[in-house]
Amino acid sequence: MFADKDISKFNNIETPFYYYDTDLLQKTLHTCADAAAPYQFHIHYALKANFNTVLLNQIREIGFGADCVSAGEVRRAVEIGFDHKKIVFAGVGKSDKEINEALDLDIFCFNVESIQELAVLNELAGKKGKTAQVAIRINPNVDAHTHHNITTGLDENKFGINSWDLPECAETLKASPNLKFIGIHFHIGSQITNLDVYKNLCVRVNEFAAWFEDKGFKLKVLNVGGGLGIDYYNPDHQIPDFGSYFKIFNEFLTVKPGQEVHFELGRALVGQSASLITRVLYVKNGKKKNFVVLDAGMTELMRPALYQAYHKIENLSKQFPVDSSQIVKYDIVGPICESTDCFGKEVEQPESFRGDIFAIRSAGAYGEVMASKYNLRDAIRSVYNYEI
Ligand SMILES: Cc1ncc(COP(=O)(O)O)c(C=O)c1O
Ligand SMILES: N[C@@H](CCCC[NH3+])C(=O)O
Repeated sequence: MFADKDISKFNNIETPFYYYDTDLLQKTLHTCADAAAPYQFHIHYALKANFNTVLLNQIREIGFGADCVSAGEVRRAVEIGFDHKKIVFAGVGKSDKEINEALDLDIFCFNVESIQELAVLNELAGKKGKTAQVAIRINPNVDAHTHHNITTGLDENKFGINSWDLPECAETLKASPNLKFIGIHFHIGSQITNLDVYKNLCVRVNEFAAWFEDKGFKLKVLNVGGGLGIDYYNPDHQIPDFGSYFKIFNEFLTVKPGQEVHFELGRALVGQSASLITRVLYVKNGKKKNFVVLDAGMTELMRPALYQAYHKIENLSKQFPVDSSQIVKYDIVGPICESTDCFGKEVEQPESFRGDIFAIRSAGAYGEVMASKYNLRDAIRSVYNYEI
């Protein structure tokens, strides 16, 4: 993304801002689409990772569908022009208002997360004289081996319907005339880098599919969710290994004729395509610690404060290689009134000065969309590679 370390293009732009590399996004999308094509896998992009309209337009153009988790996301997907027959709506707490809106927009499928939600959806669809297509989100109790806070497929997590509730779920489906049951849905967590985890998921999906088929249900869709991770330590490697990822599902998932396999990728598609560009406001050299104070903080990129997530930090104003005598360890912090407003502790950087431009890399997913107004901060802006 910054191979030439040419920052002259950033010099006259007010910081902080998200810098989006849409060329890299294009490359990533094409790599993913090409890797999925031989298996005829369907990709629904998870808007929660980033609902920036410039990105969404590119994602729609490549032919992916949309995985949404609120009526706002469904509305955004429709506005962008995603085919409504490629829009799915998941979420553990869909309100009646949201369900009604999605019914009106004739989306492809509701990924239902509780038996009570099935009953509500059946009732609301009935009032409109509609039939809602549903997939049941099952909690498969598969460990995603990722950060505890972003694991979603264990018994202790709130997501999906637990296996012991499936008999009641099946009865409810049979007794719901306004629902058409089309498949099963899973999502075990995010930032998954150990691909073996997906083999375990496939085994569970096969078991659950067989269970439903034994009960006389036909499954058209096997939706295995998303979660494929990116390499935060080497953002220059940029494009995730979609080939190995899809190969696992091709090998380990039992797919019957006529069945579709759906994926809901978010981070893997957009994560490497943006950096948070920020300037050094102050450098504080203390006895115990040196601090670089940036003009971006947890209000612009929350992941380090929320999950102690690692993002590579680069001082773009310095030419590399830097003499080792000029390397200093800094705590790299933001301006927010919170001690957790820290992008990295004891980070080795070339000696840095007020005005230096820093890039916080791999910020395309769960970055801009998780920004907040805390401390009444100005809204973060976006800048695109083709503009500068
Ligand atoms: C149901 C569902 N699908 C898809 C995703 C996208 O996940 P990721 O960005 O890790 O691919 C998420 C978020 O974790 C999710 O909750
Ligand atoms: N927001 C998280 C991931 C959660 C994904 C949504 N279920 C992150 O920044 O990594």
